[in-house]
Amino acid sequence: MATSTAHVAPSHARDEIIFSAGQPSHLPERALNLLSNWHLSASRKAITRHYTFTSFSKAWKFMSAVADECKLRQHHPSWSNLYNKVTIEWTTHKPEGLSIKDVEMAEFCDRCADEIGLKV
Ligand SMILES: C[C@H](O)[C@H](O)[C@H]1CNC2=NC(N)=NC(=O)C2=N1
Repeated sequence: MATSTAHVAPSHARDEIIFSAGQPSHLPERALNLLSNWHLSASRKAITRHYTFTSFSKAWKFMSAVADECKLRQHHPSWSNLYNKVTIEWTTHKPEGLSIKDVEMAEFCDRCADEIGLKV
């Protein structure tokens, strides 16, 4: 029928991630896997997660491990810490959007948090 294309989601569908230019083809699937723990920001260009540890010491250990990886990867989060809680946001500024580096860093954060141990 004439309106059949209306059923096809436009590339700016509300719930779609906006990726940085020139990303590998497997990135969307890998990024979607993160969305059980991470939230897509309102801009749809960033992912955010809150971690709650059992102490400030563990939160700081986590941030220190992530900071070392940031230095290696030359990729940096927007983040905040309050006592035992850490909030992290990953996005890429140039080219703007979510990139493989954001996804790799988010996966790294999840592995670190698992090793350190989150509050249950
Ligand atoms: C030159 C240097 O690699 C760039 O400025 C990096 C630094 N860290 C960065 N971090 C993040 N999250 N996004 C970027 O686009 C970015 N750019």
